[in-house]
Amino acid sequence: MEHSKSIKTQDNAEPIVEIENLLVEWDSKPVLNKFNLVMKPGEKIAIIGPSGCGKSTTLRVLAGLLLPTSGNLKLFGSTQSYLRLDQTNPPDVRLVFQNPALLGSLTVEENVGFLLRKNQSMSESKIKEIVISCLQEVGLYNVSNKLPSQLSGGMQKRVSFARALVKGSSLQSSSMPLLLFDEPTSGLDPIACTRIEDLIIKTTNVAKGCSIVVSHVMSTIERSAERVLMLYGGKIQWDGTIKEFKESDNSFIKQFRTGSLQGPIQPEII
Ligand SMILES: Nc1ncnc2c1ncn2[C@@H]1O[C@H](COP(=O)(O)OP(=O)(O)OP(=O)(O)O)[C@@H](O)[C@H]1O
Repeated sequence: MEHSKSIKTQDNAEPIVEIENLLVEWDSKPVLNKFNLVMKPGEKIAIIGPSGCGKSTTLRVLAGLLLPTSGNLKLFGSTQSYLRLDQTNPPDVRLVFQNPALLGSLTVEENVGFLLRKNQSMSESKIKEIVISCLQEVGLYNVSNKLPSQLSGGMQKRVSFARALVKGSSLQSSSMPLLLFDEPTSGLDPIACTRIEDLIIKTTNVAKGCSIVVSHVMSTIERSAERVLMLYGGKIQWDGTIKEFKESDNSFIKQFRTGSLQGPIQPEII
């Protein structure tokens, strides 16, 4: 297995993510099995793998939306045993969904400021100021009072990025949040893809975060990640730098890059 070494990665620092022997089952069938991962502060990771291999499941576990069947998960050094909603001092992990998942009855401003209003005793004017600056960071102006349904799909995506820039005070204070992007560019035209990739890079930099992007889109993988993980058969089959990914002769990586039907990745026989 090849191992990534990013220049900006803080090799000796405490890992942001430590996953040991994780098992996640759906209907008694393992989706993740003996899954291990260490992510250092500053890393930008892409998780790739065929449809149904468990990429979104991995993000859901990291986001605290799903508890594993067994195994150990540590985020920012704290063992995770509860769903995020049940945690009094949750870790700073921010998920940008494939679909923006905005609350339809709330305005853009209320959607982006949701965590601030829920968790903090902050003045309304301060909340509005933070929300407007986050919206401006992602190129949205004069949309605060609109409902999500009044925006285009692309604008709704931008709102979900602005939401990832807001930090709730109930989140464990960490100087480096973990941002999770689930198939952010799937189904977009190449130009819209470039815009969203720019946003992934910008959002991660503005939040001073590290990131995990799940994607099948080659430009998104190449632009947003420095380390690539290939997930298949419930575990990480390959782990390397983006440069190694582009050149590797590994059978999983070669098959993924070329889209060949020949190779170790085959349809599941039920
Ligand atoms: N709520 C659920 N109930 C039962 N099975 C589920 C559920 N969610 C996911 N699964 C199963 O877990 C497996 C992994 O799903 P997951 O969504 O993590 O895959 P993925 O790699 O993200 O796929 P894709 O690239 O198609 O989005 C699939 O076989 C899926 O059917």
